[in-house]
Amino acid sequence: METISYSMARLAALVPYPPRDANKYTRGRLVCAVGCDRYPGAAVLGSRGAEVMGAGYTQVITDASVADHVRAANPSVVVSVWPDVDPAQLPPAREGHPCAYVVGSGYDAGDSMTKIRTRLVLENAQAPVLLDAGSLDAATSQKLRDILERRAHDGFANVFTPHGGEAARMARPLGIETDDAPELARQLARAYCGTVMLKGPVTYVCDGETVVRMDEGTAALAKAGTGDVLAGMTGALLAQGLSPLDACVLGATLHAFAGQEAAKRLTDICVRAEDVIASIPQALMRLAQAG
Ligand SMILES: NC(=O)C1=CN([C@@H]2O[C@H](COP(=O)(O)OP(=O)(O)OC[C@H]3O[C@@H](n4cnc5c(N)ncnc54)[C@H](O)[C@@H]3O)[C@@H](O)[C@H]2O)[C@@H](O)CC1
Ligand SMILES: Nc1ncnc2c1ncn2[C@@H]1O[C@H](COP(=O)(O)OP(=O)(O)O)[C@@H](O)[C@H]1O
Repeated sequence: METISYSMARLAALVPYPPRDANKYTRGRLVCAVGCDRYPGAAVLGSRGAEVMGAGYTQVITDASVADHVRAANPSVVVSVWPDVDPAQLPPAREGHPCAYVVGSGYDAGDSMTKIRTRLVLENAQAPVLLDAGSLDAATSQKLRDILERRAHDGFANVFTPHGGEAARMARPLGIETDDAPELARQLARAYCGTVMLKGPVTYVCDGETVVRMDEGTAALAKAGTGDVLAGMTGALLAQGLSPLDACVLGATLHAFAGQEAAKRLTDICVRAEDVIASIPQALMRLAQAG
């Protein structure tokens, strides 16, 4: 399977530095439908990763029990609680006011609310939607695959960020059997009508045609919560108007650089997901120098 890689110059040119007249809405709004009683930390990590990655306005929709954790950890994030959210009022992406959604980080695949909330976001968000964690399992149902197909037809991007286990669970019900990671990314992207970022020691991103290989990762990233951070970072880049392929490749590369920069200070042993977020500025500076 033929793959390409983005040059450092190409990646550096994609970084959405804000223009002089930017305001928080023109910079892009990211709505994160994330976190549940069992996994409140995913909501904190994803929303913080999104803010540091440049989203102008980061919103979290979550369970009441999670909301206070997010408010306490990230006071700049705007938090709503599920029963108070009117799906018809979910903000759309508009000319000059870009917007994107992340759904599923910190969702439990076995929880009946996961499918309901994933469907609610996909049906109502007139904007790119990134599906992560529990929402990837939900996406295997025929009903949700129909919605994904309709969204793609209507011009709304679907983005999927599975690790190897989640990719296998997405592949199985569709009879996709390949063990070749870039080919798996390509087949999943086609079957689910979107762009797939297949995460691992090497990460592959495919929009159904082009397969991009990203091998800047470090084993320091192999720790709980780093995927939640990556979903927030990539969602923030989608919210700032990058195409799905570009947002995934830039997000994965900056996440990998941030892991490397954190490991320089802390060693491969000690890096936590929080440290990856704290190292995003160094990752940006490194990319600016390399590009
Ligand atoms: N602090 C938090 O709140 C955290 C919440 N998290 C959330 O926890 C939920 C469950 O996520 P998990 O990834 O643990 O659940 P999964 O149910 O996807 O992982 C469990 C199984 O999948 C397989 N698997 C996991 N990672 C794999 C990999 N990289 N390659 C191949 N196979 C793999 C393994 O067989 C594993 O036993 C998600 O909603 C996630 O967002 C995690 O991100 C950890 C941190
Ligand atoms: N050995 C490794 N080398 C490089 N990157 C890794 C390695 N292991 C995991 N990663 C990266 O760490 C992140 C883990 O994501 P994920 O498994 O979804 O974590 P979580 O669900 O706990 O947040 C992914 O970006 C993945 O590419």
